[in-house]
Amino acid sequence: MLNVKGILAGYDGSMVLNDLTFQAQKGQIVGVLGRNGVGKSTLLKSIIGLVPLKEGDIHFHEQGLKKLPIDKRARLGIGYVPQGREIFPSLTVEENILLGFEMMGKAGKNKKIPNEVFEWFPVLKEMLHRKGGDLSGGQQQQLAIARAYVGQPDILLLDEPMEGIQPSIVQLIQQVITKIAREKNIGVVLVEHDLDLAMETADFIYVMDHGHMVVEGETNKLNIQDIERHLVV
Ligand SMILES: Nc1ncnc2c1ncn2[C@@H]1O[C@H](COP(=O)(O)OP(=O)(O)OP(=O)(O)O)[C@@H](O)[C@H]1O
Repeated sequence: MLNVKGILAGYDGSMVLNDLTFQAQKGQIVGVLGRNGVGKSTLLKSIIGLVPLKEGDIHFHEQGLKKLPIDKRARLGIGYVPQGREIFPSLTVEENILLGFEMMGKAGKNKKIPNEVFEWFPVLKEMLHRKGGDLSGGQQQQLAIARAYVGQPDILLLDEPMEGIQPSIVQLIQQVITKIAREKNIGVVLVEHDLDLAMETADFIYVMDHGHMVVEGETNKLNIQDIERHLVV
């Protein structure tokens, strides 16, 4: 479904991604590991169109994305939850979630928040009319995932969704990610720097180093030492 092939991308002439190839399928959770600053967020930004490609291409549902602007990529079914969550603090929880429909080009259609969102994240129902800025970090992360989910993506790109969050909420987010993949058949790309969390959650793991993928394979078939040597600072 998502096919990233030989991409070169970065900032102001300094390339962060160098001949990087990567794939993700429907219903699959793909973990992307790598030490701080290796370029994991840049990879997600290049998929959604925030960072332009110098070389290579990205195909989604067989369509080349290289020349497509951000909004058109989202409309094709690419959902994105950035590292800082980027919720709107002065809008209510409900208004924040409803923005997910617009972000994926679903404005004007049926904008009812699906029930599963509140089953997965009961706190969002309790706090529906509170301001986004009143929520804790963990609650804001739930809100950001809910907002991306309501736009009905075929793939959801999550940038470190469990970073700095208390253990009980980490567990909840892991469970919801699994439900999104298994029950809704959505592909999930999970950028994560914590090896244990990535191994627990992902079906397939890629490890980035020197701008490209240096280890890849089904989670249960990987050798931990092969991964760890690319994570030590
Ligand atoms: N807007 C930018 N302009 C210039 N350089 C940038 C920009 N954003 C990121 N970089 C640099 O690109 C490199 C890759 O950054 P990126 O955020 O993609 O890494 P990461 O693996 O996601 O890191 P972390 O785990 O710390 O989030 C880093 O050296 C970073 O300093």
